[in-house]
Amino acid sequence: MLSGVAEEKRAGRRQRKRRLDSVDTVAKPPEIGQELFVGLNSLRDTCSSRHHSRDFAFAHAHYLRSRVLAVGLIFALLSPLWIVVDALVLPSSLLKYTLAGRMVLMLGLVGLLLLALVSRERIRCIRFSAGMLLALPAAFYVLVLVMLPSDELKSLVGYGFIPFLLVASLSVFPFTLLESFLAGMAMLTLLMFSQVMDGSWMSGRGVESLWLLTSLLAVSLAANHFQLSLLLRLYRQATHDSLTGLFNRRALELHLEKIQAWQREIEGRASAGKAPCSVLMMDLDHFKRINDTHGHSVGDTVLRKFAAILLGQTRKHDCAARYGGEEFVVILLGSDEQQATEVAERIRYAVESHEFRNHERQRVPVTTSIGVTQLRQDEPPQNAIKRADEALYRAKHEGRNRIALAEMPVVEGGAA
Ligand SMILES: Nc1nc2c(ncn2[C@@H]2O[C@H](COP(=O)(O)OP(=O)(O)OP(=O)(O)O)[C@@H](O)[C@H]2O)c(=O)[nH]1
Repeated sequence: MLSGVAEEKRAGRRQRKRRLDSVDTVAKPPEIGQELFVGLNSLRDTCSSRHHSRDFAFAHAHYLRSRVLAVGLIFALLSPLWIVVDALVLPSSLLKYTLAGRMVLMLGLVGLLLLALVSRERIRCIRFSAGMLLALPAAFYVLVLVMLPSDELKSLVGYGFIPFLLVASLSVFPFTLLESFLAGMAMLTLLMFSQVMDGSWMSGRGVESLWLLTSLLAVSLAANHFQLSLLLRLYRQATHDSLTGLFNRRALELHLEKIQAWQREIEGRASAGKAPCSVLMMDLDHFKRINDTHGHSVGDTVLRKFAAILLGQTRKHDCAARYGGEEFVVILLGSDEQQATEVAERIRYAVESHEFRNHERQRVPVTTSIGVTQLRQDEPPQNAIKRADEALYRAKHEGRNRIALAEMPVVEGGAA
């Protein structure tokens, strides 16, 4: 009997996953970063962006863009000033080479600044402009090295610092360690190339320069690690509830808006039902009594365990949030009313049957009431929350430890 129920549950899960997969082919549903629950400070999260949620990727790109604009502006302003320094220091025979290169560099920098300005939500463009911001001065240096007659290279005062300047600039950006490492390797190659060109390759001075650049790269990598882990922590603090680790109310509301945008993208305004989304609003029954009888710390433990149950009963695409106090909201992406009621019943049962304990290891009976509704793509998300809350109120009124379905409003054209 038990295995039959388990098999039924597995089949249900497979079916829901298939529903999601079929809408996935049109556009990816908004995902909320459950993976950030673990190892915020770990190297895994700063090494590469593979484990970052899409939501964090946007926050990260936004931050990266502000750095690209600031550093791009500094480079674009310093570049013409360097022409003055060149005019004072370099022999006039060399000026024509550096001047032409500088013009190209300045044009490139202005182009990059414009690209970063218009790339508000385009993560790839922002990353591309960040990479090009480092690649352009490097390319300028290569160009000067290649174009200049080799006997004149020694007259290039300060140009040899370009790879060092670029490696130091890496620390300004919230790059992942992998990105910075690759950029650092490119700069090391550039330094070796310049040494081959000016004849200092494998000389004492050359080896010392390589060692210095490697050390600078190590410092920049450390700066990247701390910067990115701080960013991850700030993101988490702004979007998560500190007691339960679930998403907070603000993150939930933003997520609901994203879901609606996604629903509109894949459904079009006219059709309905291809990408259903259910909202469950739940509240622990007589929670004040638990606090008053067993103490606040037991109340906190109950809240944490309840959050763990919610995560255990939902999937990666779903979102569980603490709405406030002992009120929680779960968003079930791709689930219609019937599936949402099944999930709600599963949660209700899991809470009722879980053995919550107080400090004396005595059992603390805990139950939850749940209101269920559907999120419509053409309504303010707050309306769906309000409907779920009204249904929850009804569930409480009807005796608690139960589920109540909200009445869907009648929409124009007569369909609910
Ligand atoms: N331990 C703990 N208690 C909290 C927290 N946030 C809110 N509460 C308590 O949750 C209780 C909510 O009580 P009520 O709103 O009266 O609701 P209730 O006792 O659950 O009764 P019903 O909802 O009607 O079943 C209050 O006593 C709050 O102090 C928290 O973070 N930790």
